[in-house]
Amino acid sequence: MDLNDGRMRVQPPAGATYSTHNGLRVEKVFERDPLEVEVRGPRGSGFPTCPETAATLLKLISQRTQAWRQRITNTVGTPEAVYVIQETPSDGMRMFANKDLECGDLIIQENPIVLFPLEHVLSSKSPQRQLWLTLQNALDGLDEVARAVYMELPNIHEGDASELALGIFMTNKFEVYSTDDASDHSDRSKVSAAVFKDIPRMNHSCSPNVVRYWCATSRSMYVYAIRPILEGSPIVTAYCDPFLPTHERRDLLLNAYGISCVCPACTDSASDANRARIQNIQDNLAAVIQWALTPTLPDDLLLVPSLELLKLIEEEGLEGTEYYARVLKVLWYIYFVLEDFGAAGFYGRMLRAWKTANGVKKSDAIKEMQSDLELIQYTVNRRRMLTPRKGRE
Ligand SMILES: C[S@@+](CC[C@H](N)C(=O)[O-])C[C@H]1O[C@@H](n2cnc3c(N)ncnc32)[C@H](O)[C@@H]1O
Repeated sequence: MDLNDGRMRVQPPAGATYSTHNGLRVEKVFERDPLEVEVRGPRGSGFPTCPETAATLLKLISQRTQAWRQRITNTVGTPEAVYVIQETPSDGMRMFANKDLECGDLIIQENPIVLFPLEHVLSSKSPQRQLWLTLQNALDGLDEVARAVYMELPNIHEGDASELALGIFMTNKFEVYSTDDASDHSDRSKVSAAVFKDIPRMNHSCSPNVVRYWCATSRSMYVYAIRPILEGSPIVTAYCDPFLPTHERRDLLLNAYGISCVCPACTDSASDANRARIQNIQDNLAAVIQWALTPTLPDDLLLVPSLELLKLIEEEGLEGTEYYARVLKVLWYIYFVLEDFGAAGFYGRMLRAWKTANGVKKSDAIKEMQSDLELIQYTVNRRRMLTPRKGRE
């Protein structure tokens, strides 16, 4: 442990016993891993030089009481914090926005408490047993605090106490890739399982307001807002592919998570058809270029259907999908060609925010958009040459 100006880094020593010390309060949480907090003690407590203070804090953590959890919740919910985790009357713990968020805002970057490749599990003759063994092994390597955090995550699977850790795993795990090389991402043997501390507190929605991006190099999950989220609104992610038909999503969510989803997409009978239409949106700028280079075609020929598609995606709450980026790009392009630079800038900024949220590096996003702009500029110039000047004849 290291003590410094009211902040301390806590690494619990194995098997330590702690004395109590009254009147301590956790003021702020600065870092989660390792836990770094600001503690205030009463006058005469010897803080910050008294190691007992840290010991007491560790005791508070290890007690894992509801009060401690609430304390963490409250401290994370300082005015600067992006999210809070709160107990709800009907849905357990949930993550909420602690301030208004815009598309592209980072909500959380978190390293997993547990991370292991699934390769041996998937290739094993008895995958369930192999999973249990691998998980036990991973949990054995955790320190007391991390283990306590893991065991506090919810479990919706039935079973005896020996199956609790496995139930928690099944309820909260995310599948991630063990490599950042996208060409490997169709290879199931490159899939790992990760369990996080705060990220699982996001409930499910088939119209998620965030996108998750896993970086294998830094072993961290990033969660970004993908549309505006008002302060106090739930932060929700998709536990399954939102393009699966409603009945398949319903079965999957019920079996794997015990969720009877009542989100608007699951209750709207038109949603499946809408989603199938969205999935048909192609990444094809050829039609836009052809339109741009045929100035006799109406200005709004592609604009109107593109705006309709954008609205449809927003109504379905699927801004996180690649189809949204495709439509944003087309609109950016069309407005440039029509020389409406205000609207072009608006959709260009949205596209840039979408790229940020989906893990595209800032320098790569700029490069990609610059090369698009060159093509747009070329098209605009050609169109000008093809457009008869007014009053020429
Ligand atoms: C990963 S946890 C999510 C956080 C959880 N609410 C908690 O208390 O920590 C998954 C569990 O949360 C609940 N849950 C998540 N999304 C839900 C939803 N859309 N409707 C109802 N329950 C949901 C289900 O019990 C599910 O098994």
